[in-house]
Amino acid sequence: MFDAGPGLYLVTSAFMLVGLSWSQKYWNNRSHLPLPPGPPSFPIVGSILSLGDPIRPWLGFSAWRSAYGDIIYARLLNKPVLVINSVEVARDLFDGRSTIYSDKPQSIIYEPFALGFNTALMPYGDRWRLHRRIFHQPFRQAAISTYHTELLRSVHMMLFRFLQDPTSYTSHLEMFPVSFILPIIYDYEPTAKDDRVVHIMGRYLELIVAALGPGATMIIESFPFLLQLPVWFPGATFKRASVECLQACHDVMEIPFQHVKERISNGHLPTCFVADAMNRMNGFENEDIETAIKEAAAMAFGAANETIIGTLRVFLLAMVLHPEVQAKAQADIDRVIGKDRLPDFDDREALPYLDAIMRETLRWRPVFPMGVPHATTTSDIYKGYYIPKGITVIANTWEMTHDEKKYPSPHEFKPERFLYEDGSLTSDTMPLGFGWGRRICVGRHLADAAVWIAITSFLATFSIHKALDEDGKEIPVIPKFSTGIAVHPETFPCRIVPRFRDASVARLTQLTGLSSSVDISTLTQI
Ligand code: HEM
Repeated sequence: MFDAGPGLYLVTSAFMLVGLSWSQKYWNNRSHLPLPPGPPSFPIVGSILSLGDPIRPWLGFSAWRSAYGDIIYARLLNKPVLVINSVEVARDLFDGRSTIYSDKPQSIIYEPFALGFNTALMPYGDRWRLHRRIFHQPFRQAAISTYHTELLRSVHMMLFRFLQDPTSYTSHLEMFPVSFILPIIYDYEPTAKDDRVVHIMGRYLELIVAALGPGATMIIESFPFLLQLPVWFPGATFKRASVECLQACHDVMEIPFQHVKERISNGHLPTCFVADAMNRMNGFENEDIETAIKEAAAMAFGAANETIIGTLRVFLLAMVLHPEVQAKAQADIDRVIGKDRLPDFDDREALPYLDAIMRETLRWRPVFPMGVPHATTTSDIYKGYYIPKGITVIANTWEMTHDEKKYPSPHEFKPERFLYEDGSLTSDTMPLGFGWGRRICVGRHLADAAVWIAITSFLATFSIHKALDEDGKEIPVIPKFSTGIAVHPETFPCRIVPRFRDASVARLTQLTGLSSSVDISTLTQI
C-alpha cells in the first residue's frame, strides 16, 4: 500500500509555507495599503459635520465625489462607512465580489423594534437564504403575469376612489398596494379602510419609520440604556415605542398568517403566497420553515406598501409639475387604446413613453436615495485600497441616478432620456433603485408591473393639475420630501379631474367591469 507519511508531510509543509508567506504578504500589503480617500475625521463626530445636511446624507456623499472620487471612506460618529458613488464601482463590488459585499450592518435597535425578520436587514446567512428561496418562485419575472388580474382589479378600484373622492389622493394611493398584496400573499381581501390587518401594518410601519429615523437610531445606539428603562419611567419614550412595536409586529405576522392556516384547516385551498410556500416547502411539518414563511409574507406586505406608494407619489408630483409630459402620455394612450376601454398589460409594448415616464420617476426621486446599506463579510483590497471587514457599505443611488454625464440636466424630469429618436426605449431600465448583487429587491418585477399599470390607468382616466385659489389662480406646488431611509414627497394641493367620457360611476363601471365582483358604493370607505 502507498505510504502517505513523508509525502503527505512534505505536501502539507509546502502548503503551510505557501499559506504563511501569502498571509505575511497579505498583512504586509494591508499595512501598506491606504483606506480609500475621504473627508477629514474628528474625534467623536468623525466626518459628520462635512456632510452638510445630516438628514439627507446622500447629498453630502454626492458633494464628496468631486473631492474624493467614486469610493470614499468616512467615519460617521463611531461608524466607519464606505460610500460608493458610481455604478461601475458598485457593479465591481456588489456583483463581482458578491460573497464579500452581501452582508448587512446590524444595529442594537433591530431586536427591540422587531426588525429581525426583515429580509433586507438580515445578516448574509442561512436564515436569509431560506427567505430568498421562499421568495424566488412566486416573484420571479416569469410568475408576474399570474398577478395581472389582481393588479388590474386593484388599480380599477383605485380609479373609483379617485372619481368618488378626488381630494383624498394620498389615501387612495395607500390603498392600492394593500388591495393587491394582501390577496396575493394571504388570499385576504381588505374590507374597509379601518380593516384590522391594514390598520396593524400601518401602525407597525409608522413605529418603524419613527424608530429608524436618523436621529432616533443615533440616540439609541449612543445611549442603549434608554431601552432598559421601565415603561412607566418619565421620558422612557423609546422603551414604550419598542413595546408597542413588538406587539404590532407580532400582530402583523400572526393575524393574516393564521387566517390562511384556518382556511386550510377548514378544507379550503387558498391560492396565495403563504399557502403555496407552506405546501411547496413542507411548512406544515417544519416549524423553522413555517416561521420563515410567516416572516417572508410579512416582509412582502410591508415592502410593497412603502415603496409603491412612495413611487406613485413621485409620479403624481412629476405630472403636476410637468403638464406637457402628462399631455404627451395621454395623447399616446388615446392613440393606442382609444376611449372605449382601459389599459391592459398587453398594451405595454405599444406605449414606450409610459415606460419612459416610469423609469424617469424611479430615477428623478428614488425612494431609497442611498439604497439599503450592505456590509462586508471579510476584508478586501480594491484598486489598491484596503476595505475593512464589517464596514457599512452605502451605494449612493442618488449620485448614480443624478450623474450629469449619464443623465444630463439630472434634476429635470425628462422621460425622453430613456427613448431613442425613433421613440423606442433604450436599454437603460433604471434598475438602480432596486439595490445590488445578491441582495437585489425580490419584488422588483412585481413593483414594475404594479407601478406601470397604475400610472397608465391613472393617465388614461384622470389628469392632475395644480389646485386653484379663490381667484381661480393656480397655487404653486413647492415639493417637500419626507426624511429617513425611504423618502417620498409630502402631500401637496392639487386637482384631480376625470378625462373619460361621461365621467360617471356608471361609465367607469362599464369600462372596468368591476361591479360584478365589488360593491362600488363602498369603495371610498376602503
Ligand atoms: C418601487 C418599488 C420598490 C423599490 C424601489 C424597492 C427597493 C428595494 C431596495 C433598494 C432594496 C434593498 C436592496 C439591497 O440591499 O441592495 C430592496 C430589498 C427588498 N425588497 Fe424591494 N423595492 C420595491 C418593491 C418591493 C416589493 C413589491 C416587494 C415584495 C413583494 C419587495 C421586497 C423586497 C425584499 C424581500 C427585499 C430584501 C432583499 C434581500 O435583502 O435579499 N420590494 N427593495
